[in-house]
Amino acid sequence: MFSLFYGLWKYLFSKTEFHVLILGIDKAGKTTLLEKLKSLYSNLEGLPPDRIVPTVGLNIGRIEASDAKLVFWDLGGQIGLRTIWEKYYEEAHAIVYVIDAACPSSFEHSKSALEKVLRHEDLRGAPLLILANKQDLPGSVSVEELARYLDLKELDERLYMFEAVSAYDGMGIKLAIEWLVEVMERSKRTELLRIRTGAAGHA
Ligand SMILES: Nc1nc2c(ncn2[C@@H]2O[C@H](COP(=O)(O)OP(=O)(O)OP(=O)(O)O)[C@@H](O)[C@H]2O)c(=O)[nH]1
Ligand SMILES: [Mg+2]
Repeated sequence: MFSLFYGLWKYLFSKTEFHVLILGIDKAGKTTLLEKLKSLYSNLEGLPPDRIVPTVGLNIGRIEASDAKLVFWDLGGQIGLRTIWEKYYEEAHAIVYVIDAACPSSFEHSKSALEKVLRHEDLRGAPLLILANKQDLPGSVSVEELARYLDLKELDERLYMFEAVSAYDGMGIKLAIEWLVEVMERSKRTELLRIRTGAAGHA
C-alpha cells in the first residue's frame, strides 16, 4: 500500500527528468554546446573549447533549467559512430540537432543525417530543436536561410524550432532551452515515456 502511495506521490510531485539527445554531424559543435550548457546552468565550469576533442563515446551533462531536470546525451557525429545514435532514441524526450551554420558545404550532409533521424520510428513525436551554431563567425547563415537550405519535409506534426546560437559566447542558448523545456512538458511523448517508466517501475 505504502509503495502505491509513494509511487503516486512521486508521479505527481517529483520533477520529471528529461533526456535530451544532442545530435548532428561531426564538428557541428555538440560537445562545445554541452560544455557551455554546464557553465550557463550549473556551478560546474565546462571545458574550454581548446580542451574538447572529437567525441567517440558518450558525454553526459546534467543541468536544471526552468524548474526542470535535464540530462543531455552528446554522441559522436562521425559517420562510423552514427549507428550508436539509435540506441538512445527510445528513451529520449527530445532532440537537439546542431548544425555548423558557418559551413554551407556541410548542409547537405547535415540535412540527410537529420532526415534519417526523423524517419526513425523510435523518435516518433520527439520535439526537435535545430540549432544554427557558430553565429559568432562571420558568414554564418541565419535561421531563415538554414531552414530554406534544409527544406525539411518530414516534420509532420512534430513540435520544432530553429534557433541561432553560439556555443562559444552563449548567444541564443537560454532562449532555446526555455522553449525545449516548455514543449517537453506538454508533449505527448513525455506522457508516453512517463507511463512506460511508471509501468516498468511497478512491474
Ligand atoms: N567559432 C565557433 N566555433 C565553434 C563553436 N562551437 C564549436 N566550435 C568549434 O567547432 C569544432 C568542433 O566542435 P565540437 O564541439 O568538438 O564538435 P562536435 O559536434 O562535438 O564533433 P564530434 O564530437 O566529432 O561529433 C571545434 O574546433 C570547436 O571549437 C561556436 O559556437 N563558434
Ligand atoms: Mg563531440
